[in-house]
Amino acid sequence: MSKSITIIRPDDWHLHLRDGSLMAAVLPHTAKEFARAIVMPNLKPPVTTVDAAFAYRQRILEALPAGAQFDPLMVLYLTDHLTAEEVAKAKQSGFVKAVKLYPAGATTNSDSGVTNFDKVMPALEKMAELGLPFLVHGEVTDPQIDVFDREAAFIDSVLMVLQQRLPKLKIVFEHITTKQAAEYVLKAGPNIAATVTPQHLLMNRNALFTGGIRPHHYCLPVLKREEHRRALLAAVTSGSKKFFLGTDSAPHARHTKEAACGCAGIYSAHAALALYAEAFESVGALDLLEAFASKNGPAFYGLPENTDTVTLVKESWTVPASYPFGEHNVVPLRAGEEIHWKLI
Ligand SMILES: NC(=O)N[C@@H](CC(=O)O)C(=O)O
Ligand SMILES: [Zn+2]
Ligand SMILES: [Zn+2]
Repeated sequence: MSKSITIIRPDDWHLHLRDGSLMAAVLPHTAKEFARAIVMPNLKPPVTTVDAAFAYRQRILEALPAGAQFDPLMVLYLTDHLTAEEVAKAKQSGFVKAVKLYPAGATTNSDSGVTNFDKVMPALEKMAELGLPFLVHGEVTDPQIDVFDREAAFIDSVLMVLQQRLPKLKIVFEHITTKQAAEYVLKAGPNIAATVTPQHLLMNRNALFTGGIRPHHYCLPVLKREEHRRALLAAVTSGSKKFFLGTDSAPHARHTKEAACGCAGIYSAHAALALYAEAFESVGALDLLEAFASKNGPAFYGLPENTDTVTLVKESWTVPASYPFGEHNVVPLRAGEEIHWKLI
């Protein structure tokens, strides 16, 4: 009999589902593995109001495969115009679970992001008061700052300032990629947590250039040096409850990545849990996967853990070269390669 591991059904605390036929193409992958997901609001135009989040949530529910049990947790995209009243309405709604910061211009569809924190203080104060988490894409946008240093710079220039101004605000430092971020989160109070993607646990920046330029390994924040990958693995297997699963699965049509100016984002929803299992197994810490995938996230968001389980078996399978993606296709992480864990 092959080796297997059974854990409480996990949730994905950072996911891009896109919309329309693109969403319909990728949603089944996530709904098969996860009970819930924090659905990122960086659509075009972004999801900035509770009403827009409600409508987007309905579209997701309608696109679910028959019989799927999946609860999309919605997020408002923070713009300079978000009011304290809209924050209160979000909390009241029950289905909006967070507000997301995209520093203007930092990543895919972030043009409407925040330009000045003074403008959004009333909204942030209301979030701190109501316990509505603030999710941050933690990179500075100053083009003078080296792209590999933008996350570390964000800690000093934004995160520390935010924490000083709003010590009670719950913050999730999304998709952390550096030892500086891991250390910051470990040392901070209980209201600061972080998500970690499979790619940042499995690859370092060499993967961007293996034998030539690899657009399907390009995401933001960009992959870092090996020492950072190791620090992230150490953090997620440290026993700390501050780190939880967030794939940042971010599908882009193949032709928009294999281009002169390719989009940032890695698609991992087809094999998310198997990829995390591989990372945890690589350091002999499979027993810690359940807390990271299924317990720490709900605890931080104040939600119950899921009541059913999933099982992964040690069984190799070959990832398809691509998956359909609306009228296009998307190249998944490990396309054409073997993965050694499989969700049954
Ligand atoms: N991670 C990425 O590289 N891309 C994400 C946006 C994001 O999470 O920053 C996307 O929406 O494509
Ligand atoms: Zn991001
Ligand atoms: Zn993302």
